[in-house]
Amino acid sequence: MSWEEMFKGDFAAEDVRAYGTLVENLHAVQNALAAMPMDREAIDGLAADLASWRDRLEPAVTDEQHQVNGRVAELPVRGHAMLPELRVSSRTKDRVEGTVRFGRWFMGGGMAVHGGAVSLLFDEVLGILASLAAGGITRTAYLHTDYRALTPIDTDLEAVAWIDRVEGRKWFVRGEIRHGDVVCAEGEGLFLRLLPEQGLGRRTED
Ligand SMILES: CCCCCCCCCC(=O)SCCNC(=O)CCNC(=O)[C@H](O)C(C)(C)COP(=O)(O)OP(=O)(O)OC[C@H]1O[C@@H](n2cnc3c(N)ncnc32)[C@H](O)[C@@H]1OP(=O)(O)O
Repeated sequence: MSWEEMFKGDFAAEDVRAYGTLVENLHAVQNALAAMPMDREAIDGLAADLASWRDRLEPAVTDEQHQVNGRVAELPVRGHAMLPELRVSSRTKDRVEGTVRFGRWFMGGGMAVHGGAVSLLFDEVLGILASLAAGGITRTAYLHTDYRALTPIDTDLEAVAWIDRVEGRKWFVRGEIRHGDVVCAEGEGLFLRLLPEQGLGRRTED
């Protein structure tokens, strides 16, 4: 069973659109918040508003099989609000291509994307390909990122991933994030196709 089959929700088209709008608005808020100046009145007002959101959401918390976040196959990155919005334009078992735009929320410094966010994007795009190519649940064993040039925020970037080689259930996947002709970052990951008896991967004891 693939990640998508395991976690896909079965939501009505209208609900999918509504959730997409919610995530879009959330990202717009995050980007604007990350760019706000010191404004005590705004901060106090926003803190109170967010506390009311928390009071509204916390009583309804549900388990992973029933949450919406990350289970909406029809939305970019399955509607996973924590991820940068990768828009996949083509995907085969050999290659995944798409565009991504990191907002101000993901800035590290110097109007460039935080290095961890670049790795986050690689885990997603390489992971999509590994899962597709392996035809089952894969887990990242390692992920290596080379930062070649600052990755700019607020502009469309190209993200690509391809299979480097396969050894048994080990899938070595490579990728790039490009701004025009410039390679901003290169990623290389090892993804292990899980065995049925492994469930969803190795866990620590509670
Ligand atoms: C469509 C939806 C797409 C969704 C995309 C989302 C992608 C997101 C993916 C993730 O982020 S997953 C979260 C991050 N990863 C984890 O938390 C994984 C935690 N680790 C584990 O669960 C296990 O360590 C792991 C499944 C990765 C491997 O455990 P196994 O018991 O299956 O493998 P084992 O340790 O027996 O090693 C098998 C082979 O892999 C090799 N190997 C394992 N880990 C390695 C490593 N880190 N580096 C190099 N080689 C490694 C190991 O040497 C060995 O090589 P050989 O077969 O040649 O002897």
